[in-house]
Amino acid sequence: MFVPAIKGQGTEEQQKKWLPLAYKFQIIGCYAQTELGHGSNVQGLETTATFDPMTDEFVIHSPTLTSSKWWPGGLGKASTHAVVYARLITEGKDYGIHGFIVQLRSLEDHSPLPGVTLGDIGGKFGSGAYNSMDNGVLRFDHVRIPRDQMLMRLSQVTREGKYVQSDVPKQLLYGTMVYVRQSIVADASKALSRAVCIAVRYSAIRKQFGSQDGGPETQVLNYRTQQSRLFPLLASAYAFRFVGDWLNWLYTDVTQKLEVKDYSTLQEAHACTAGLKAVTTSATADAIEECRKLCGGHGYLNSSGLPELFAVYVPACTYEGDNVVLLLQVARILMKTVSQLTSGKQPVGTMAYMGKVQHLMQSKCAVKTAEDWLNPAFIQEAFEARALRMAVNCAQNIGQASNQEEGFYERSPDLLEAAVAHIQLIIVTKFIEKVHQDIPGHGVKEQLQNLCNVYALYTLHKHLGDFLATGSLTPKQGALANEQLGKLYAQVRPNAVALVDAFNYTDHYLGSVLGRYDGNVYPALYEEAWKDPLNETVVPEGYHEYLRPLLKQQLKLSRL
Ligand SMILES: CCCCC/C=C\C/C=C\C/C=C\CCCCC(=O)SCCNC(=O)CCNC(=O)[C@H](O)C(C)(C)COP(=O)(O)OP(=O)(O)OC[C@H]1O[C@@H](n2cnc3c(N)ncnc32)[C@H](O)[C@@H]1OP(=O)(O)O
Ligand SMILES: Cc1cc2nc3c(=O)[nH]c(=O)nc-3n(C[C@H](O)[C@H](O)[C@H](O)COP(=O)(O)OP(=O)(O)OC[C@H]3O[C@@H](n4cnc5c(N)ncnc54)[C@H](O)[C@@H]3O)c2cc1C
Repeated sequence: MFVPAIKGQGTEEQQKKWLPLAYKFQIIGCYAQTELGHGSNVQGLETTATFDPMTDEFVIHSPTLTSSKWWPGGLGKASTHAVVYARLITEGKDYGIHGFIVQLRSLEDHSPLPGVTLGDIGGKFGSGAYNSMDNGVLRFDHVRIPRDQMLMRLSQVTREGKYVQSDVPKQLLYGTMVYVRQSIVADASKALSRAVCIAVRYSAIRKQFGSQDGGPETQVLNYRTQQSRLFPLLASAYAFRFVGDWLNWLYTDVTQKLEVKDYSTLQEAHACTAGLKAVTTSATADAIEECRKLCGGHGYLNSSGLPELFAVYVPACTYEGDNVVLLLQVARILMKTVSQLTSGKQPVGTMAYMGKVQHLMQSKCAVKTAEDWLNPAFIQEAFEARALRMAVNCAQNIGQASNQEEGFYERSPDLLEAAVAHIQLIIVTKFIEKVHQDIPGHGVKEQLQNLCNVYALYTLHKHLGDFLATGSLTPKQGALANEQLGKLYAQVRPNAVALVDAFNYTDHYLGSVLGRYDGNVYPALYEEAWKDPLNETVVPEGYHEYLRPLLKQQLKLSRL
C-alpha cells in the first residue's frame, strides 16, 4: 500500500524519487493511517504534521496516546519508511488529513530514528499465519521531515507555508484504499474457491450411512442437505471471480479517466469497491466456516487447511474498511441517487436501473413455473425491483424524519440491507452478463449457467423476506424459485468435482489432506497424525511427574 499511495498521491518528481527505492527494496514501506483511537473515521485521526517555515520542514508528532499509529502491516519490525496520514497544520490552521513520507528506521542498522518509537502490537486471532505479519504501533516525538516529503499531487504547502488545494476532488486522498478494496474482491474469490475445493473433494470421498445389504455407504455429496449448503458456495466462488474481473476493469477505467481529470465515475468506483468488498468478504468468511462444518470432525484438524484459511481470512471483513461502515457509504450514495430521480437526472453505471423507477415500483414478476426462473430476464427484474423498492422505502422513511442526518442514522439498519440488495444485484448482473458471452470449452457455458442460476436463486431464497416485503415476488413465486434450486443442485452434482478441479490448485497450494487431488484422504490423515510433536514419545512428558502419582494414589485409595 506504500507504493500505490505514492503513485496516487505523489507528484511525478516524488514518484521518480521514491518508487525505484521501494521497487528495489532499498527501502521497505508501510501504510500508516489507522491509529489506536481511530480507524474507520479517517478525518478523526490525531497525528499532526505542523509546517515550520523557519526550517522548511514538517514536524510530525503524536500528541495523545490514541494518536499512536496502530495496526499498519509491516510497521512493527520490517519497514524503514511509512506513508503517514496526519493533520496538516500550517499558519496555525488545521487543513485535515494528508499523506507524508517519513523514515522510521536507519538504513545502516535498522534502529529506530530519533523521536520514533515503534514495535509489534502482539499476537492476533488464533495461531494463524497472520501472526507472521508485524502489524505495528508507532509514535512520533516531534520528528522533522523536509517539506518535499508531503505527498503533493492533491494539495501543496509553499515554501512560505501557504496551503494550496489542487483542482482535484479531495477524495483522491482515499485512492489507495479504493485500489486495495477492488483487489480484495478478487482475493475473496480465491479464498472461497480454496475452501470450496476442499469441501467438495472431501464430500465426494466421504461415505456415511445408507448402505443397503452390506453395499457401500452413501457419498455425503449425494445428500441434498450437503448440496444445499455447498453448491451455493461453489456458485459464489465463480460469481465473485467474475464480478472481481469486472471491478478490476472498472477500477482501471476510472484510473484512466482520472489521468485526464474526468472525475465522473469516482462515485461509482467508490460505491462498487466499498460495497463489493463488504459483501464478498462477509460471504467468504462465513463460507469458509461453513466448509469446515461440511467436512465434519476432520474439518477441524489443522491438516484440513480450513482453520488456517479461516484465521487468516476473517480480518478481511474489517481491514480496508469495516464492512458496515463501507455499506453505509453505499447507502449514502443510494439515497443521493434516489433524491435525484425526481430531478430528471438519469442514474448511470450500476445505478442505471434506478432510472426505471416508474416501471420497477409497480412491476409484477411474471414467473409462473419453476422453469421460468431459468430466464435471466425474470431474475434480473426481480433483483432490480427488490433493490430499488428497498432504497425508495428507506428514502421515504428518512424523508419523514425532522432531520435528514438523524433520519439516516435512525434507518441505518434498513439502509444496510438496501445497500446489500444493490450490491447483490451487481453480482447477479455481472454473472448473467458473463454467461451471455462466448465461453470456450464443451459444456462449460451450460455449467456456468447452472451456477449463475444457483447463485441468483439461492440469494433470492436466503433474502426472500426482502422480495416479499417489497412486493417484488409472491410467496408462490418464492416457492417456485426454491423448487428450481433443488433441480439445479441435481444438475450441478455430476460436475461438482470437475468445477473445483477447474480452479487448478496444486495440493501444495491447497495445503489440505482433505482436499487432495487424488482423494486418498484416510492414509494421508493417518500419516499426518504421526507428525504431531506429541507423538515423538510414546509415553507422554509429564507422566512420571503428574499422571503416575495420581494413578498410584487412586490405586491405594481403591484398596482401602
Ligand atoms: C499492493 C497493494 C496491496 C494489494 C492487496 C492485494 C490483495 C488484498 C488482500 C489483502 C490485503 C492485505 C492486507 C490488509 C491491508 C489493510 C490495510 C488497511 O486496513 S488501510 C486502512 C483502511 N482504512 C479504511 O478503510 C478507513 C475507512 N474509512 C474511510 O474510508 C472514510 O473514513 C469514510 C468512511 C469513507 C468517511 O470518510 P469522510 O468522513 O472523509 O467522508 P464522508 O463525509 O463520509 O464522504 C464525503 C464524500 O466523499 C465520498 N467518498 C468517501 N470515500 C471515498 C472514496 N474512497 N472515493 C471516492 N469518494 C469517496 C463520499 O461518497 C462523499 O461524497 P458526497 O456525498 O458526494 O460528498
Ligand atoms: C489484519 C489487519 C491489518 C490491518 N492493516 C492496516 C494497515 O496496513 N494500515 C492501516 O492504516 N490500517 C490497517 N488496519 C486497520 C483497519 O483498517 C481498521 O481496523 C479498520 O479500518 C476498521 O476500523 P476500526 O478498527 O476503527 O473499527 P471501528 O470503526 O472502531 O469498528 C468498531 C465497530 O464500530 C462500528 N462503526 C464504526 N463507525 C460506524 C458508523 N459510522 N456507523 C455505524 N457503525 C459504525 C463498526 O461497524 C464496528 O462494528 C488493519 C487491521 C487489521 C485487522
